[in-house]
Amino acid sequence: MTEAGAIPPVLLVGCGRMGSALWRGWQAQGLSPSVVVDPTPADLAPPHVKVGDAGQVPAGFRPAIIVLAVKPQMAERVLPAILPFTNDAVVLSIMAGRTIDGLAALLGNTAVVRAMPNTPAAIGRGVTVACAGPGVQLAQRELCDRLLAAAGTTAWVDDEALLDAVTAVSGSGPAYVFLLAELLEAAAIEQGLPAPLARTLARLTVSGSGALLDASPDEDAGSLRRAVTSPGGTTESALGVLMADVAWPASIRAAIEAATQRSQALAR
Ligand SMILES: NC(=O)C1=CN([C@@H]2O[C@H](COP(=O)(O)OP(=O)(O)OC[C@H]3O[C@@H](n4cnc5c(N)ncnc54)[C@H](OP(=O)(O)O)[C@@H]3O)[C@@H](O)[C@H]2O)C=CC1
Ligand SMILES: O=C(O)[C@@H]1CCC=N1
Repeated sequence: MTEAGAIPPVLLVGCGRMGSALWRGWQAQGLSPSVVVDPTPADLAPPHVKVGDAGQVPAGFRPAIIVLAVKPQMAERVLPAILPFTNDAVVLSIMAGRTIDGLAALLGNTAVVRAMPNTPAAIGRGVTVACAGPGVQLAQRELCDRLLAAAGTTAWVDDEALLDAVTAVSGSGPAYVFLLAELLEAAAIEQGLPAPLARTLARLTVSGSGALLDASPDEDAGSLRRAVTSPGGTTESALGVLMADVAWPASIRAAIEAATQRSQALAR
């Protein structure tokens, strides 16, 4: 048993944008990975050991969980290097597309959990969907959930194939929302607003609307949208453009389909 707030030894392999976002979420909860492997890790607070290569992980270190947060294309290079540390550890992979079977084939008998988080994890507002592979024990699944839940909401699925669509919707999703803020800012400038004001309006509109959505669990998004839309008013004019079949409905559908297919294509 570990004391409250403490976690068993964690090996974090890859501390770039998503690995560090998870770490920030853990840190806010008073949790910290024990050893971080990354040639150029994000600058995060101790206590921890940072090494540039799995070969430099302190001999005798016995992680209970190994979090894989390197690029999917790095798996073949990185996984053999962590084999000496797998022992009884569960491997929690957040690599897009990389399948439980594919990882298990590279890791021997190791228990594998595949998960798809997103970057709001850095402020504890992420959402992660996870799938446990064969042989994952209840305690290992609970440990994975504990680390993922420190970074936001978690859900588990039995059907691993669903993770491709999850990746397209929530894994990549923050990028779509940030794109909206970028486009709103650019369009505001085109309409003559000073650049600093355009930036402020775009950012606060996106973040404030997200906060309102979050604070309105009993209202669906369509109802919040209708509350902005006065008959014959300005919003109606804008939505007539955005909601045309060939506009956002088609674009969002095509975008999610493209991302889902890319996740499927990364499968190995
Ligand atoms: N970014 C996101 O929003 C999300 C990403 N993911 C998944 O997370 C994974 C990481 O993505 P992301 O954080 O964006 O990518 P990053 O490139 O930001 O992070 C990967 C990190 O791994 C480091 N690295 C490279 N080689 C090794 C090695 N041999 N051992 C240890 N670390 C190494 C990289 O260092 P260097 O830069 O020096 O090469 C880099 O810091 C991917 O598999 C992605 O599919 C999942 C959900 C969301
Ligand atoms: O773009 C990617 O492939 C990764 C997975 C989800 C978000 N970023």
